[in-house]
Amino acid sequence: MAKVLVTGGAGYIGSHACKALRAAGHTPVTFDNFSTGWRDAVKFGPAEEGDLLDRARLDEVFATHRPDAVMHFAAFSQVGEAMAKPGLYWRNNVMGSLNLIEAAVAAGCMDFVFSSTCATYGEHDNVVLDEETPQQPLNAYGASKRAIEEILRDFEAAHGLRHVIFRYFNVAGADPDGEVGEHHRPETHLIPVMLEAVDGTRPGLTIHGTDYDTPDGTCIRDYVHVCDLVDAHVLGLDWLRAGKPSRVFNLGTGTGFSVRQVIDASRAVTNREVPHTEGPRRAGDATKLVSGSTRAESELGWHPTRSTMPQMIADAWLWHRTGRYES
Ligand SMILES: NC(=O)c1ccc[n+]([C@@H]2O[C@H](COP(=O)([O-])OP(=O)(O)OC[C@H]3O[C@@H](n4cnc5c(N)ncnc54)[C@H](O)[C@@H]3O)[C@@H](O)[C@H]2O)c1
Ligand SMILES: O=c1ccn([C@@H]2O[C@H](COP(=O)(O)OP(=O)(O)O[C@H]3O[C@H](CO)[C@@H](O)[C@H](O)[C@H]3O)[C@@H](O)[C@H]2O)c(=O)[nH]1
Repeated sequence: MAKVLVTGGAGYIGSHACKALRAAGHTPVTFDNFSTGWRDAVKFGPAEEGDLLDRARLDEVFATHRPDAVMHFAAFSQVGEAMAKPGLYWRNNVMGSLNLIEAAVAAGCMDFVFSSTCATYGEHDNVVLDEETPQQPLNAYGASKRAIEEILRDFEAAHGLRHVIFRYFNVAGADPDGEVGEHHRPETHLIPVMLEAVDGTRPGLTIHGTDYDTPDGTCIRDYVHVCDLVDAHVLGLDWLRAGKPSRVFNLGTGTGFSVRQVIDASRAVTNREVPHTEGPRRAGDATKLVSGSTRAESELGWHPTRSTMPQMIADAWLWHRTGRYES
């Protein structure tokens, strides 16, 4: 069983990863600066407060815990914010990751699992997005993640740092036990924003663009349940610990949903209307991002079980009504 340093363990996906690691018998050690994460979300192992930009603090944490592996979730990850503040994204994501990668190598911790994104692919007309698709990101967020992937390749060549890169599609849903869930402040992701509109926490949902070249004019995304996604990470850890080679895996279901289709699916789950208006496009958004790969299934043995749209909305809705972090 492994001790795993989980950066961003107080965030949405990292907290679910800690739960899955603990359930698989591993020990997750959260490293987080709580900039967008929550102390209340750290429930499955110890936490170390610290910033990726603070190399000395990272060295201290590696020396204290001597982790066997790193799972690196900590990042800023909003497309709209990245368009407005690219410096923030290059500094936090790329410089922070470089510090972490150097600290891991210095500590001899050579198994590294990284959260990348399908936003690294950018716009591709009628092309199936698999792991070999050229990466041409449309925004500083995707560009920062592509850069980190390149750093990992260089550090493997020079220092032997073995890595699994997961390129997530859109992550949704929540722990069905209601222990952890999605709580971004401010929230910008489609499904939680939509549920806030449903219960009146916000006046309504604005659809960002209705003139895309898609059947109903709205953007299409591939949504994957956070619990399925973190299960793949546990398999990725096993992969590295079994001595298998560095590898990139898309994590998506291969099914695309337009914004309007997500709204329609929500009505069936909540039995309520989604108050919404139609607005302009959001800068940096690609028209369609849908995975065309089954590599994670065939090579890792990943079997998503909760990634249907009604299940993801139902689990998000349960968390929305019953779960909240205070701090
Ligand atoms: N949510 C999605 O749909 C999605 C899709 C693709 C990729 N990702 C990637 O998954 C990862 C996790 O996303 P999330 O939705 O859980 O985000 P989140 O904001 O909930 O979690 C990120 C965590 O990282 C921490 N953090 C950020 N900068 C830090 C720093 N410099 N030092 C220490 N801690 C820091 C935050 O406090 C937070 O707890 C990110 O790398 C993101 O790019 C997310
Ligand atoms: O109020 C809203 C929020 C979103 N959308 C649309 O819904 C879709 C999904 O948007 P969102 O939930 O914000 O996710 P993305 O911008 O697709 O980005 C997410 O998914 C990416 C992978 O596709 C990750 O890399 C990012 O970290 C993660 O934020 C997009 O077309 C948005 O324009 C709206 O129309 N109105």
